[in-house]
Parts: sequence; C-alpha cells; structure tokens
Amino acid sequence: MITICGAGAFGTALAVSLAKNGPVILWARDADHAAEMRATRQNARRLAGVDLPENITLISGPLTAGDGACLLAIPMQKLDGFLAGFGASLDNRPLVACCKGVDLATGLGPTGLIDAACPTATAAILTGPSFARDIALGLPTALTLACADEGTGKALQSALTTPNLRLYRTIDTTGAELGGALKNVIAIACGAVIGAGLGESARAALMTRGFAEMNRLARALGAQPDTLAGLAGFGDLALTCTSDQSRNYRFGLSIGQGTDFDPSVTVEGAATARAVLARATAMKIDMPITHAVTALVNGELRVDQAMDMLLSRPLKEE
Ligand SMILES: NC(=O)C1=CN([C@@H]2O[C@H](COP(=O)(O)OP(=O)(O)OC[C@H]3O[C@@H](n4cnc5c(N)ncnc54)[C@H](O)[C@@H]3O)[C@@H](O)[C@H]2O)C=CC1
Ligand SMILES: O=C(CO)COP(=O)(O)O
Repeated sequence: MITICGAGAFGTALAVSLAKNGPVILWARDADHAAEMRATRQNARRLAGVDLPENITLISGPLTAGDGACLLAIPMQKLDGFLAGFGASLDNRPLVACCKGVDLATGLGPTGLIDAACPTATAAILTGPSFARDIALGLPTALTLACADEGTGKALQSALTTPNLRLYRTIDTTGAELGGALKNVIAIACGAVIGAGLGESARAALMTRGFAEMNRLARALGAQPDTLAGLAGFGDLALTCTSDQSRNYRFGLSIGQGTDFDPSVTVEGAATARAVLARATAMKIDMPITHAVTALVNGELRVDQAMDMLLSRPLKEE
C-alpha cells in the first residue's frame, strides 16, 4: 500500500488522486490535524472543500508504513529533519520526494538527502507542473517521475499513474529535481516584475533568460537538457511564472507591490535562491536572475534596482 508523509496541500491532493487506484495511508505530523481530517473527511487547513475518499487512512505519530512506496510531501527545508526523525522506519523501499528545492544547510536536493539519510531506500522524485487543487479536483495533469534505478522507476510510474495524473519517466533525477527547484526562483522574479508594474514583456524576458540560467547550472551538475526542456523544467516554469495560484509567484507579487506576505505560507524559492547562489558562485556559474532574487528576498535591493542591475550587464550573444 502507498503511504504519503505530509498532509499539506500536495500530499493530500496526491492521496485523493491515488485513492482512485486503491487504499492509501496519509500521515500527518500533527495528531490534532489527523483527528480533524478523520472526523470531517476534509483537510480544511490546507485543501478546503475537497472530500477525502473513505479508502484514505489518516494517521499520525509513529510511522507504520507498510513495505510499499512512500511519498514524502514535506517542504524542502524540513525534509532533512523529517528523515532524521523517521528515516529508520522507511528503509528498503522506494522513497519518492514530492518537494521542490535545494536544502540550504547541505546544498543537496531531495534525492540527495534521501540517499544520505536512508541508504537502503531507493530515492525517486515526482515533480512537474501541477497545482494541488487541480490534482485533487481530478483535472488532467502530467508530471515527471525520476528514479535512477530504471526498474523501480517503471514500477513507480505505473503505481502512481491515476486516471487524471499521467506520469512520464526518466532516470535523470538531477535534471528533474533542479528543474523543480530553479523554476520557483524565476517565478519569484516574475511575480516581482508584474507586482511592480514592469509589464508582460519583462516577464517573458525573465522566463526565457531564467530558463537559460536554469540550464546552465543543471548541465554543469550533470543533468540532461531534455529533462529541463520537459515537464520538470520548462513545463513547471511556464505554469508557476504565469499563475497567481502559485505561492512563489504571489510572494514575488508582494515584493513588487511592497505588501506583506504571510510567513507561514510555503514558498520554496526563497531559501532555494540562497542555496543555489552559493553553489553557482562556488562553481563560477553566472546566474544573474538568481542573484537578483536572492538580493530581493534578503531585502538588499528594490525591484527597480534589481531590474537596473540585470539591464546594465554587458551585452552578449544569446
Ligand atoms: N501545493 C502545490 O500545488 C504543490 C506543492 N508541491 C511541493 O510540495 C511540497 C509541500 O508543499 P505543500 O504540500 O503545498 O505545502 P503545505 O504548506 O500545504 O504543507 C506542508 C505540510 O508539511 C508539513 N510539515 C512541515 N514541517 C514538517 C516536518 N518537519 N515534518 C513533517 N511534516 C512537516 C506541514 O504540517 C504541512 O502539512 C513543496 O516542496 C512544494 O513545492 C509540488 C507541486 C504542487
Ligand atoms: O510547484 C507548483 C506547481 O507545479 C506549486 O507552486 P507553488 O509552490 O509556487 O505554489
């Protein structure tokens, strides 16, 4: 049976979709939250209005995952702590990261953290363009499932495909996780220019040059260009940079508008920008938009200053 750890918006949406294939266990960190969901058959805290099918079992406390795959829908900067606490109960099975980002403390992506904490598990990642609510409402969605072990990847692709969730497969975990991590940084930049009233043309330029920058780092780290051009990279960039359903984009909007943003909302791109900039600087890789976003989220530059910085760079070939 599939277990999903993390009863946030994404973990809950995946549980609702996977419940079409068979029973699912959804583990919540907070016992009160699990009890609330058992009583109401909804996740009012994170995915209000969506009914939880009866074949989703809601648990909390010790992780009594069966021996099937376990999906980890835990925010990136919390994944290491979660694995330190519960990794021992998750050995010898496929562990599928369902988060997007780079860990600030270690510079690792989700599969790197899994490999380090659970060496007997097989790490995989599920990523690509999808809003939790769309998946939960049964709207059509296509994602990338990346697993370096081809056999496990094929088994996961088949087990995690549902009537509304179509999975494409790759062995390129590096490309898949970098695509999902880096597009959030560019989405913050896009939100900021739209929020500051700098126009759609500026957003298109940021998306395009952002994609070039994503590819530059990803290739240097061994990713396949095709992965970045697919759902995990270009697909998710297109979704996240253009929709105010995205929290990263909305966070950028608030920076551009100079308004407050609820700090409890999960915005993966802020910490990831810092982590990526440190890595890129050490590798001497030019990532000007990530540089600008890091300065914006650190409060070191205003949007107009960040844009001036990008526009005044030396002219170059495309
Ligand atoms: N919401 C969406 O539309 C999508 C989200 N994702 C990714 O899924 C990941 C999770 O995001 P959401 O579910 O949307 O966030 P969320 O903010 O809705 O929920 C996060 C959940 O993680 C739990 N959590 C926090 N710290 C924890 C810890 N130390 N141990 C265990 N659980 C902990 C929280 O209790 C909460 O239930 C992110 O990396 C995000 O990028 C990916 C695709 C779509
Ligand atoms: O990753 C997502 C869409 O694919 C969700 O985006 P946000 O985390 O910005 O809401």
